[in-house]
Amino acid sequence: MSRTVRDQILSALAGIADPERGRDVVASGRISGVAVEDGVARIMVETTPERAGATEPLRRAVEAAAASVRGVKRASAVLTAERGPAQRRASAPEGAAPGAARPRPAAPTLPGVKAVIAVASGKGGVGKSTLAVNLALALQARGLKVGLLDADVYGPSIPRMLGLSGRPDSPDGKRITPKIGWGLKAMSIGLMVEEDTPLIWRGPMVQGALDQFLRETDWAPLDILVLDMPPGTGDVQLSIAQRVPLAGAVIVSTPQDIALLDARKGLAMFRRVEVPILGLVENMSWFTCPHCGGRSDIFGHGGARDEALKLGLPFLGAVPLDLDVRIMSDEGRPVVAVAPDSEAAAPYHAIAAGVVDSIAKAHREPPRIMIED
Ligand SMILES: Nc1ncnc2c1ncn2[C@@H]1O[C@H](COP(=O)(O)OP(=O)(O)OP(=O)(O)O)[C@@H](O)[C@H]1O
Repeated sequence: MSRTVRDQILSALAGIADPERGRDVVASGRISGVAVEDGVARIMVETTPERAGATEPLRRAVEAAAASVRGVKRASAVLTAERGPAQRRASAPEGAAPGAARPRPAAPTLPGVKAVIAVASGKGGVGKSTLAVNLALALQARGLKVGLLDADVYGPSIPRMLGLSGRPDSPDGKRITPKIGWGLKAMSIGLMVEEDTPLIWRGPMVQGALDQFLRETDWAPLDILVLDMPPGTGDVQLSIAQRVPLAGAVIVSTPQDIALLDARKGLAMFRRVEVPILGLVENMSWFTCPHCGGRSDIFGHGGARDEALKLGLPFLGAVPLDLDVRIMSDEGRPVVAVAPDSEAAAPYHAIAAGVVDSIAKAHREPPRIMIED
């Protein structure tokens, strides 16, 4: 059903002229993505950083045209600036035959960075940043050179979790030297602004900041750059998933049904932009009482494993609710760095091993068939 709505949206957009490119907005390649879910349409409109202001009327026209399509409850169009050739190939080509095989995201285009992976969640507070930090450290413990980019521009928590503060250096005033936290190269909007500065980042501004952090930070050489995504599956997340050269995504959720429901939306989002899902992680899976040693499945342990099985995705592991993990994260002393051989660190090492396997597997397999819902 959504595909029909998507096609109708594309037809409606084909009626909008693109004065700058002299054709309609679809034919001119201006529309780099259309996604419809539960009657909500999200459309990506290509521009350049210099032309963003001038493209605003076109964005509004696209939004209005999409909103007028029957079956669309709400439409939002976002401007996205110039992308690299890998994403250009990976994005949904307008008018492409449904079900046609399309190339998967090509090799990473960040010079000197072998793979960029996203850690994402369908909703906030499920422990995504905690996982991103400890996964990055566990990958590093496997001898890999690892960086961590805090793309959670709304609630950057990586500086606190790695115990970092102060603005990163920029020796030439252009390139940014990442901070080093526990051996990881790290970058976060939280390092660029005071903690009490209200973060009113919207649409293209978020993209601008992230593009800068991604492309103007001296990451190289890295084996893996871990991206801590903003929670949720809205425009910002969709835009990042389309524009960053992702080798794959790890989805984290708690075992609760509602969190899993949100996780499913996360899965759908990455699938839509043809980013391989490296696997699911269940966080806060169970709680072991520090006093009696008794184990409680507070949120109903096992939901993510079942979901992964059902979807044919790798289940990367379960992380228990552990008081030390919380206290150490909040103190800037991540458990995998401070107590790498502890019981609390063990799940992260196992997840890191699974992630490495999944990346290798995802990039060995032939291109997937894009299945649209
Ligand atoms: N396995 C765990 N055991 C105990 N506490 C945890 C665990 N995972 C995360 N936490 C704690 O839960 C809180 C939320 O975690 P975190 O900030 O990583 O979540 P998030 O999904 O990134 O949140 P947000 O969406 O708000 O950025 C933090 O206080 C963190 O220390």
